Amino acid sequence: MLRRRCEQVRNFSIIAHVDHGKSTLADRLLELTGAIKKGGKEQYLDKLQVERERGITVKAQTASLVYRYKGTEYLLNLIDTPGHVDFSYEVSRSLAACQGALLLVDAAQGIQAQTLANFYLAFDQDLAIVPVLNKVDLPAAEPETVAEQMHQVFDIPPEECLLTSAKTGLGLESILPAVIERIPPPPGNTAGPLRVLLFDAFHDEYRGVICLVEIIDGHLRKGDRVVASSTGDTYDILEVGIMTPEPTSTGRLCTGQVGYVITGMKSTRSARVGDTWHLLKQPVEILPGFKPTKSMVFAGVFPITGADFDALAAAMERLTLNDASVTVRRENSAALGAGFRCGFLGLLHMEVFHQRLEQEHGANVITTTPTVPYSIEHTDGSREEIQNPSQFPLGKKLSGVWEPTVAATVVTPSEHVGSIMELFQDRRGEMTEHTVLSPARTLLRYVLPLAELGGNFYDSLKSITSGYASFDYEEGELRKADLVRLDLLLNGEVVDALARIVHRDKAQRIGAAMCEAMKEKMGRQQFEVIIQAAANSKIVARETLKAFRKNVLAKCYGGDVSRKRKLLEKQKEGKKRMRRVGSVDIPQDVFHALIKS
Ligand SMILES: Nc1nc2c(ncn2[C@@H]2O[C@H](COP(=O)(O)OP(=O)(O)OP(=O)(O)O)[C@@H](O)[C@H]2O)c(=O)[nH]1
Repeated sequence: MLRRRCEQVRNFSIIAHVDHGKSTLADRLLELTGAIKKGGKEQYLDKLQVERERGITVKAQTASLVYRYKGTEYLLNLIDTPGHVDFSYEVSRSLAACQGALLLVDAAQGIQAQTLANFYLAFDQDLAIVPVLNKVDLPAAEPETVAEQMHQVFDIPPEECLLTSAKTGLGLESILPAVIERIPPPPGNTAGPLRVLLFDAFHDEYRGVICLVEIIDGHLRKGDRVVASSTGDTYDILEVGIMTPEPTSTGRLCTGQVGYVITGMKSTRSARVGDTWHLLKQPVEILPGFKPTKSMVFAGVFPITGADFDALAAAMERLTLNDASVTVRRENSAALGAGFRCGFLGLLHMEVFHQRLEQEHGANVITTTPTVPYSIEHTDGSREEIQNPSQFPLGKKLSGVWEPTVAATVVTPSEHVGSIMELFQDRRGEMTEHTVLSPARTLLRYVLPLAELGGNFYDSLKSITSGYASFDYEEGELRKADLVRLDLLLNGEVVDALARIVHRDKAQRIGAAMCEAMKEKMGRQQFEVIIQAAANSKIVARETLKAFRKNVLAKCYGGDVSRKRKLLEKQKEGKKRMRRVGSVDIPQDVFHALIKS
C-alpha cells in the first residue's frame, strides 16, 4: 500500500458553508471505507469538546482512506475543514495540500455566503471541484433549483452535481469514484530530492507535537534528518505515518502522500505552517508558503481573583501550545490586576479560546470587551497600533485614526433586503454589490468597519432575517474614521478595563447605555457613586447610585460576640469578590455583565 505511485493517491478536502454536513459526510466516507465502525460516535473528526458541544469544526483534521476502484487500490487523503469564517485560514492551509475539493451545498438552503468564499479559495488554488448537493432527503430540498444556482454563480454544469444524503446514505457510493476520476493525482516528482510541505500541527499530550505534511517530491523515511527552511533548524524524523484516522506508523511516506510526522519538537510554535522541509545538504526550491495569520480581535484575559494568576498562566501556556494562532502577552490593569492581552482571529475564535480555557484547563476567567486593532498617526507622521483602548492617547492632537474594515457578503431571502440595508447603514457600512441570485434570493456585498461586527451584530442579523441570511467576510483595507476613546468613570476614576474606542456619533448613545447598565448591575454601595461616561475626556453621560448602608449586625440582638464576628467575617469574604477601583468596590460580575451589554 505504501509504495503506491502518485497515480493511486488523491488528496482532497470537503468545503462547505457551516452546517451543510461536512463532518457528517466525512464520517460516512470513513465508514464506507472501513476506517471507522458504523454507528460509532458521531462526527468522528470533531475531536475537541468545544467542537462537539457547539457542533462546529475548529481544527482541520485529516484521514487516509483505502478504497478499491475498478480493481486498483487507491489511497485517498481526506482533510476535513472548519466552516466558520474565523477559521478560514485553516481552510486555505488544508487546500494547499490538496488537488481537489468536494464543494458541499445543502440542497434545501442553496448557496450561502461561505459557499462563495470557500469556492473562491479553492478556485484560486486551481483545485478540481466536485460539486455535491447534500441533504436531498429533506422535504424542503430542491436539488434542481440549487443545481441551477451552481450553474449561474460558479458556471458548474448542473449534470456534474452529485446528489447525496449524508444522513440516509443515499448517493454516497457516487462520491469516491468521482474523487478518483475528477481530481488529478498529486503532481510530485518521485525521483526528486525530498520536499515536504508542513500544513498543520497539533499538540498531543503524550506524543508532543504532531506535524501534518504533504510529501511534494521524493520520499520521507523514519530516521531521516530534515531541515525546516524557514528557521534552518534540523529535526530527526522519529516517527512517520498516516492518519487512519488515528496516527498509524508506516515508516515512510511517498511522493504525494499526506501524513503525520513526529520529530520531538517541543511547541507547535516551532512548526511554522506553510514551511518547506528538505534533507540535510539537499536544498530544494522553497514552496510559496502561507500568508501569516493576523490577530483581528484583542481582549484582556484576567483571573477571577489575583491568586489564580499562576494557574491561568499555566493554562494559557498549555492551550497556546495547541493554538499557535492566538497571540499572548502580559498586561496589567488597575481594575483587574495582572492578566494577559490576547489576539484572536475573530470573535468566535475568542469565544472558543475562552471556553477551552475553562473546559480543558479549569481556568475561571474574565474576558474584557473585545477590540479591533486601530492605527493612529501622530502629528510627526509616526504610526502606532493600538490593541488596548486604554492606550488611545487623550489630550493630544493626532493626524488621524484608521480602523480595519471587512468586505462582507450576505446571502438572504429577498424579502429581508430592506431591513438588512438598514442594519448595515446603522453599522456604517457601504454597499458595493446587489445581485439577485434567483427570484427568492439576493446577494449583497458591503464594506464595513470590523468593529461593527461586535456587540449584537450577529443577533440582529439573525433576528431580522429569522436566521435565514448567511454572512461571511474577508479582511478589507484600513479606513480613516472619526473615532474617540470612551471611558467609564466611577466617582471620577477611570475604569481602565472598560475603555472602548467608538465612532464619535455613537459615543453618547453607547456611553449612556454603559452608565445605565453599570448602575443596574452594581447594586447600592455604602456611599454615593457617580457613574459617568467620557468621550475623549468630555463627559457625555451620567448616572448616580444612591448610598445604602448594609448593616450586617442589624439582626443581632444583644451581645452575641461570636455570632457578630462570624457575620463580619462573612462580609469580609463577600468583599474579596470585589475589585477596588479608586474608592469604589466593583463586584466581579459587573465586568461580565458590561462586556455582554
Ligand atoms: N437531513 C439531513 N441532515 C443532515 C445531512 N447531513 C448532515 N445533516 C445534519 O446537519 C447538521 C450539520 O451537520 P455537520 O456535519 O455538523 O455540518 P458541518 O458542515 O460539518 O458543520 P461545521 O463543522 O460546523 O462546519 C447536523 O445536525 C447533521 O446531522 C443530510 O444529508 N440530511
